[in-house]
Amino acid sequence: MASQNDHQITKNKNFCQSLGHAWDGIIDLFKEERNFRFHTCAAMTVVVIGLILHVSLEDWSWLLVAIFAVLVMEGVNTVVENMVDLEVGHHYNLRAKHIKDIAAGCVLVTSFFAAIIGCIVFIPVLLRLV
Ligand SMILES: Nc1ncnc2c1ncn2[C@@H]1O[C@H](COP(=O)(O)OP(=O)(O)OP(=O)(O)O)[C@@H](O)[C@H]1O
Repeated sequence: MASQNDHQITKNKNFCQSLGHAWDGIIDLFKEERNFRFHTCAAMTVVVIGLILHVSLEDWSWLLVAIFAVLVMEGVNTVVENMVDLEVGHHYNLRAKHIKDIAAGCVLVTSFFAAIIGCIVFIPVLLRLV
């Protein structure tokens, strides 16, 4: 596991070190980003519902694509926010606003995609049950 206090600025020495830093990144995302925690909870709920409703293998593929697309997009949004903050700090900047709003809009578009996939997968299964 990579330490957050080792002040490393050189390239990683091996795959395990790379993996450790990547894991630290996921932990940071989870600790610091409320939206990432929300999307993780939503993803786990979808997985539980999928297991209960015995959705098909093809449907699982679509659900997993939707889940990981949202989580990855949320991570990219966080990277963009951090890079903008690193550059402009706490000053109001119109370009910073555009960049952050567009990144947030991309998360929203991906979430719509995930919601549509959820409807396509779950509505027919639920209709068969009633
Ligand atoms: N430096 C800045 N200059 C101008 N507008 C800014 C700046 N920083 C943030 N904003 C505005 O405030 C909004 C929220 O800021 P930010 O994305 O940092 O917060 P957040 O709560 O982490 O957002 P999200 O809910 O998307 O994770 C941005 O979408 C943007 O409109």
